[in-house]
Amino acid sequence: MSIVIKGGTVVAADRSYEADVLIEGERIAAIGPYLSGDTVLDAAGTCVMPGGIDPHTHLEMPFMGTTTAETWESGTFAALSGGTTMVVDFVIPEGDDLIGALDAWEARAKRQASSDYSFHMCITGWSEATFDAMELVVARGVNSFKHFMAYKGALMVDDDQMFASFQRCAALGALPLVHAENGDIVAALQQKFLAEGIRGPEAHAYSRPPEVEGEAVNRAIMIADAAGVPVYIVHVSCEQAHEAIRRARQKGMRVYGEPLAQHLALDEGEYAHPDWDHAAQRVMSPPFRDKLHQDSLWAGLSSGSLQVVATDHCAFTTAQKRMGLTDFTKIPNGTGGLEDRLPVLWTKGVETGRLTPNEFVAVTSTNIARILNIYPKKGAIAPGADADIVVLDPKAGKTIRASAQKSAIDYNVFEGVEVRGLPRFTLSRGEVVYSAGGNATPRPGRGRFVSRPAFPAANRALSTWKALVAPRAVERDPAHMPIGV
Ligand SMILES: NC(=O)NCCC(=O)O
Ligand SMILES: [Zn+2]
Ligand SMILES: [Zn+2]
Repeated sequence: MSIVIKGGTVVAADRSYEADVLIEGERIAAIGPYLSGDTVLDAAGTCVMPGGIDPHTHLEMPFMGTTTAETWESGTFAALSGGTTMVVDFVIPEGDDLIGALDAWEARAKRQASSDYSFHMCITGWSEATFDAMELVVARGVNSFKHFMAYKGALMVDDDQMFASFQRCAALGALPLVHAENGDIVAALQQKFLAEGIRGPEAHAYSRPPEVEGEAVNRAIMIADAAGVPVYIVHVSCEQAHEAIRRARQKGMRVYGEPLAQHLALDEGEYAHPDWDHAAQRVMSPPFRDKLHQDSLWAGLSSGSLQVVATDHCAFTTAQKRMGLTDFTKIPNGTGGLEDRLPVLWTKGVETGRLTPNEFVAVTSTNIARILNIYPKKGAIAPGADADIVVLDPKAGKTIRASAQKSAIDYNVFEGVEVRGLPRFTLSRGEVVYSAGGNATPRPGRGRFVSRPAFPAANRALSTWKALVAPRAVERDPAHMPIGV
């Protein structure tokens, strides 16, 4: 059984061109004019793009005394209906049982996922067992490890733990990821605002100013440089963080930055909303910022100093958010966006001219496929690539409504936003899993784990350079040494 996507414009990260796309089985077989197949999908007027990859999700994650309400079943179906064909989720171990946690995440995903998926492993402490387990994790196809510089008393790691873990990443050919906020300062500021009686969601933003993020990004980059490893900064929300990344890249360092669709589209005014639920639903870390920070993030995406747009989809219900009704520090941190990332970014990015369609593909799919070492299996429209494709109709639009979403939660942070650029079809490994106007349903168990081998190239290049420029003892002729000391 073959499928041909006919009459569209193939939009890749590097160029756009008119062509049909022929799919045989799970892969792209050919691209060119006048192709035919058993089933024809009409793509006239659309952009035929690599399916979105969201590299930052938290499905069914235990966090802050509760568990995210988005299941693997609802989350991956929501992703597909929004044109995202693969998610990368964060495994949070209890203590140093990395393998036990990976098994648990894998079991949940395998049973429920409709889309393909992969994992990052979180490092939440440091021990010999963690050191040993990291090698096993990489052998299981997980080549990235996340470190939290925030969430003091819970997930946060210290600089020395992070340095040890980064060095281990360097040795294993793995990529460290960092949630960069100065957790000590955040904790102190939280106490200050509580003491002053500012207990609402607005204090969440007050306690996490941009400087707190900028400082931590600088520190993470310095630690990565000392360890001789590239580093990927998740949910970059402000100019201070972006500036640190930009500067490091100008110095030749391999530092990657990931803004979120929410930070690009929504601002800090959300926390001043008179309705407590509205404001609490938008509590996430780092918080939404002002328009100048948004401008910085957009500029980073178009100039290349930021590479990826994710969602950090971490969806709690309104009832869960109310755990922090009298104390903002107890509001579970996280927002949704998985289903809306592509149309929101198309509307706010491509339609406004901030991004070209090719840059859109780069930041929603191709760049992260490269960074995570799964390109061109994923992130490409090319013969031999997995047929993960979104046929995106730039003219199709809607108003985002929680009442119509596939996501399991009862609100949407983009409620009321008018978007265009909706999927006409989403294909996952050659199967149409969503079509506009069709009646797609979740396909639990259909999604497959995407193994990501270690990527020695960047790490080897770095360690070669580090060895070349390493401090060395100066060989001195004894004739030039003082006598008798
Ligand atoms: N971002 C957020 O507020 N929640 C999800 C966990 C994390 O990534 O920090
Ligand atoms: Zn984070
Ligand atoms: Zn996250």
